[in-house]
Amino acid sequence: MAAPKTYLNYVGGEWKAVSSELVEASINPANRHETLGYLQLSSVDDLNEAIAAAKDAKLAWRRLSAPARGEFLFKVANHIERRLDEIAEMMTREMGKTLLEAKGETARGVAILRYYASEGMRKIGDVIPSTDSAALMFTTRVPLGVVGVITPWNFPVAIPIWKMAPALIYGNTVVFKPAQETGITAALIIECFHEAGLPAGVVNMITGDGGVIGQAMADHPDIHGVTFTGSNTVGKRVGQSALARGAKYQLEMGGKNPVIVAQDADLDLAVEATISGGLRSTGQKCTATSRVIVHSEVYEAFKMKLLQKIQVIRVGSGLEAVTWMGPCASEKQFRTVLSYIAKGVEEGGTLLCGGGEGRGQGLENGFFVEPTVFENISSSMTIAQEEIFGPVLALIKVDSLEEALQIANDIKFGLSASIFTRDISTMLTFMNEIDAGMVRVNAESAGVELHAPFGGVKQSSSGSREQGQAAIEFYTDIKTVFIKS
Ligand SMILES: NC(=O)C1=CN([C@@H]2O[C@H](COP(=O)(O)OP(=O)(O)OC[C@H]3O[C@@H](n4cnc5c(N)ncnc54)[C@H](OP(=O)(O)O)[C@@H]3O)[C@@H](O)[C@H]2O)C=CC1
Ligand SMILES: O=C(O)CCC(=O)C(=O)O
Repeated sequence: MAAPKTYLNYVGGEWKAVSSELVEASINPANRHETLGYLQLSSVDDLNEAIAAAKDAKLAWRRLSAPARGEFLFKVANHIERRLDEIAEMMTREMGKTLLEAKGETARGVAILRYYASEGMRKIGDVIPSTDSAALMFTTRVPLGVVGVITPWNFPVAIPIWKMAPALIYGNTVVFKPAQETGITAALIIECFHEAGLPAGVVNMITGDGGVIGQAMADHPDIHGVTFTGSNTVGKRVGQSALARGAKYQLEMGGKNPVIVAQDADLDLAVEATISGGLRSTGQKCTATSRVIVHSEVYEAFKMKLLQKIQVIRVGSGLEAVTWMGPCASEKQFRTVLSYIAKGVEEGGTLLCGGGEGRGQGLENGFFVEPTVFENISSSMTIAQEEIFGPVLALIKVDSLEEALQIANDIKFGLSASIFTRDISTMLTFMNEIDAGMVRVNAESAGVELHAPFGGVKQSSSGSREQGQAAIEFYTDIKTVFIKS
């Protein structure tokens, strides 16, 4: 086998080594002894070079017509599609999700690129009747300039693309700082941008420590907008730094998403959706189900069905076809999840299944956690309040819809929420009263459609929306034009 290579930064259309020569190994979370490659630990000087390249490229890029920019995005999509298996396999090796999920995510990246490529042909303004009959008044949209893109490791293809594609189609240039955890997958995506022949400097990528590179990006005067997905703590810091210098920012952060199982729910459907929403990707989605609020009349029946199905989940390397759930993405994440489980027990929760490291043949060298279900959880407990980002479900028993909604809303987050019921009035009450940006009825809490607005309320988001046509709001400024002959 070839020795693991060092993945370089991409600056001004070229692959660049950092002067410090500092690198960090990227390892396989299913087998900590497998090194996949090395990522550079860039300095602020390296970042400044990338920002300068993006700044130099921005005038020519914004002067291109939007359909012409779209042609580049179509080409990038074709290159990713051609390399889909390779990219998906690296994603699975680098962060652990199953190959099936990784392929699905990479295909979603292709679809997002094609969607925004086509957005380049859609209208970007309105004609507004002026009070002056001899004038023409209308709105148009202009790019922000250079956009800083800071992304997490849980969707290493879809999230960077759903930020970069709208940034580019609306005429911005990009400096991209991927999560160090999934820097190789990010580099493969950037190779596809390179292969598509984007003009030099339009897209740039810098790897390195988030506290250094991400923070410097948020502080840099030539970054006109910062888009971030990740933890609440870091997101708030990024937002404050951008706000302090008058730059635009967009934050997508945590979730603590509830599913409510009403007494008239289709229990089999609710169980399937709870498992898929809570445990797919090892629970590492901001939209993952983590609180399962069940009506007392169906609580025992739901619990038995849930436990039966969870018992047969196969945990293992995401590369193996029989695996349903892979490892946590990193040792840090693995330790965080185990410490939340310990906290749940310490605070009086009852473990119904799981609760420990995944054991068995082939699991000894990876960051595996058993699928875990707690009961006797009250809303004030830590595991009912904080984002765990792991395969852990907390069952909470309630006696009414009112109580379910009160518990579901008793949280600082508000990203996604779902309910299982057959009753239209229960659906409507839920839709109106739940604190969530993504409201789902008889469907799991995770799952996002690329052409619909995505985002949360409360501390899950900075209030803006990503994806679909909503993305134009962040990546452009409106100009109101008044023309008189
Ligand atoms: N909403 C979501 O989708 C996600 C939520 N999370 C939550 O966050 C927890 C911790 O995960 P973690 O990976 O540490 O998330 P972070 O918020 O630390 O990382 C997200 C991104 O921000 C970068 N970053 C880190 N520190 C800074 C900083 N000071 N300024 C600017 N950018 C920075 C990271 O870089 P680097 O990789 O170099 O650290 C990464 O690119 C998880 O357990 C989960 O609860 C995590 C990922 C996604
Ligand atoms: O549910 C999804 O597919 C997207 C989730 C997401 O955006 C995230 O976890 O960051």
